[in-house]
Amino acid sequence: MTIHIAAAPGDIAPTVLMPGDPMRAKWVAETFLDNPRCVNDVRGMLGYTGTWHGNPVTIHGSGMGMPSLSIYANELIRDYGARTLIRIGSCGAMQPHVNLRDVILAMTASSISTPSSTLLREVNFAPCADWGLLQAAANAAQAHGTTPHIGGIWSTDTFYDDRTDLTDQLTRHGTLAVEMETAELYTLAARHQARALSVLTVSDHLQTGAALPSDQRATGFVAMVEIALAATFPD
Ligand SMILES: O=P(O)(O)O[C@H]1O[C@H](CO)[C@@H](O)[C@H]1O
Ligand SMILES: O=c1cc[nH]c(=O)[nH]1
Repeated sequence: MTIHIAAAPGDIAPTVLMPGDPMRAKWVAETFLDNPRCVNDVRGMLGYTGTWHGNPVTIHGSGMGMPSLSIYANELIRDYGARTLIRIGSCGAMQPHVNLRDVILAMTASSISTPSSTLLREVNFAPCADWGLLQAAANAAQAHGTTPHIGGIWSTDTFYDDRTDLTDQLTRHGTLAVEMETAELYTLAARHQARALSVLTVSDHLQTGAALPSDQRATGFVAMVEIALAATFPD
């Protein structure tokens, strides 16, 4: 038991899928896992453990933004022994060829800062996905019949962002999409010799203004979850 997670020792699997939204955690656990049981509800941040094709898996919310994700990922890795962390999140498309509901595999994530910046100080650390997981997710997507976009994303601290000049420059440099957690997840995984990957679904488009309703962000991203699970436990 930690400050933010009430699970007993052994209640968290070595593999953890992390959506930002706790209601997405509940939906994923109840839809995809066998015998899911709730192992955390502190502050309404839901965590479930069950099995997928016989493999133990935990689905645990991260909350929104890097400070929130940092709390849960630190406790999951350091106190509960999580070794593989896959973010399953929504994101906003930043390129014209990226469409609503497309799946993105984040190779790397730019940021202005992360909670780890105080540690890394003057270094512009380059957070990157675990190659084995990224390769497995690309293969799983192909087997699924889904063509993912694979490349860099933007982990921002500000959902309501008035610095459109920054978005323009990042778009110009090929950044696929914006979300709010991956740069810190990858940095923490590197620090603790864990494996991490973000598998994202496009929920809205920064250029067209198109957007999915919030219920679909909570319970609509089936392909993303199937690809994340298949990547974690390849045949
Ligand atoms: O849908 P989730 O996983 O929460 O991800 C995205 O949605 C939230 C913003 O609405 C941020 O957490 C962002 O990263
Ligand atoms: O952080 C996010 C997530 C989804 N869509 C956005 O525009 N930003």
